[in-house]
Amino acid sequence: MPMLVAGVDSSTQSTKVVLCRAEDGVIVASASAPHPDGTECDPRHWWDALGQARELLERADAVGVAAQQHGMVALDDGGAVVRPALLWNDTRSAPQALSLREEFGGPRAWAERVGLVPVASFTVTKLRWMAENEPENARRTAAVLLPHDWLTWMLGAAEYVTDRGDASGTGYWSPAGYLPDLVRGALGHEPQLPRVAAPGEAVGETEWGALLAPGTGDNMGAALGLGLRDGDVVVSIGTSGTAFAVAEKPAADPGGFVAGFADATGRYLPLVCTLNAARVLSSAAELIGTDLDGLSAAALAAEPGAGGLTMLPYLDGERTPDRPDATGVLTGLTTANATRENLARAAVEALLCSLADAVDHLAAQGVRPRRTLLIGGGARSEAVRTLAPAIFGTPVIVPEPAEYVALGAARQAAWVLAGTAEPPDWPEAPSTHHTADPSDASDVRVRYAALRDTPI
Ligand SMILES: Nc1ncnc2c1ncn2[C@@H]1O[C@H](COP(=O)(O)OP(=O)(O)O)[C@@H](O)[C@H]1O
Ligand SMILES: O=C(CO)[C@@H](O)[C@H](O)COP(=O)(O)O
Repeated sequence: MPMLVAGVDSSTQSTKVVLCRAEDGVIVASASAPHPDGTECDPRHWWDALGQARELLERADAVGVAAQQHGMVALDDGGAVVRPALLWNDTRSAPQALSLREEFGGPRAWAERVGLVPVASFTVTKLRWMAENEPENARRTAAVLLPHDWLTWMLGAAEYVTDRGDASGTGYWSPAGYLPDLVRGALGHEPQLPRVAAPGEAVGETEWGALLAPGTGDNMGAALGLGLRDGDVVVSIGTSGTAFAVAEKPAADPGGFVAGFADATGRYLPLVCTLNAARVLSSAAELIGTDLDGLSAAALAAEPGAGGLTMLPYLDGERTPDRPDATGVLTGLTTANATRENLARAAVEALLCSLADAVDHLAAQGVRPRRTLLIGGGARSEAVRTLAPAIFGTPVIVPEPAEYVALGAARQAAWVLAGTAEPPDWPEAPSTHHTADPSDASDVRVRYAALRDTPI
């Protein structure tokens, strides 16, 4: 019997689980279950969603959990959840992000010390929001975990434990360790924080005797699942849009566009994240009364440039650029161009322009992309795959659709099982290559940048 490993992706909208052969990552079974909508969530919902895959999990010899980054899971001294977790896409702590920035020396000091400049997504700002708005909950908070830490603990970790990848998104961790003055400054006291496990360390055992991997944040999981190499830039279109690459040194961007995260292997993962990604497509589909395939077909039926329509896709506020109160904008509408095809095209172009900006921010921090890999639910859209090379200005590689975050968590579990210094080599996923159609060359990005930079 081959050894089996399970990888979990507990992301914003759902839980996905893959069961793989430890030796080569071949998937033998998979499962998924939805999470409730919203920007705060009782962690029990994640546990219940994971419970739906229990039979599959129990076949595994080792388990790894990757999950949405930054969510604040506040626990009391008995380990009970104090309030629903505030998620990465909850913007209520935007004012607290601004105060923390100023109180601790300004953006440059944050970038140099912590690797990021506070915005509402990061855990540290959520702690401050709770201290200011729910002082009784803050007082009862004895420990603060991230979503993957909590799930790993629920599965049987020997103690509260995290990994350096997810810890790097809290806003109170640096490669030298936790920064207690920042946690205290945000929450008003120092809660217990999870121990940061070494990459590849076993952190406990499940009830059925499987080894537990340290787990990680979902983007770090995707990097492991794809086996990222130098020169690879990933653009992921999930609930969030992210662009990231592996690096040997931490990033420090005082502009706050690039977060200097760590990865799950001991290296770094400079990353740009947007709040508006796949849902831009589903909202546009709803607007024109179709489904996602219908949106794609409509977008491909329109001319490049959407007949002069330009959209800013900041539907739910935006994180990059830092505009927590922004809304979406559509300009250039005339009786001549007011068609469902142009509206669909404008939405796809807007999403891709926002992600092309993200890749430019990475490049400004020294990342030199040789290959752009497109993953996430949004990469299933034919229109996205077709338009991406022209808007990114590079050929685009689309690995075959798969749950790369869950695969990365499974690879981490295989690593723990092997007890080796490096993760096992799993074969690279087959992919399709997309190049730009010269007829798609238009001034889409120029018009988008002009709208983005127009004060509204
Ligand atoms: N064919 C498709 N075209 C466009 N979007 C899609 C398609 N299939 C799935 N999606 C979108 O992908 C998103 C889920 O992607 P995923 O990467 O799993 O996100 P997350 O990890 O944040 O849950 C959903 O918003 C869904 O609407
Ligand atoms: O906040 C970030 C990265 O900094 C997001 O990427 C979250 O980690 C949520 O991811 P998805 O649910 O979109 O995968």
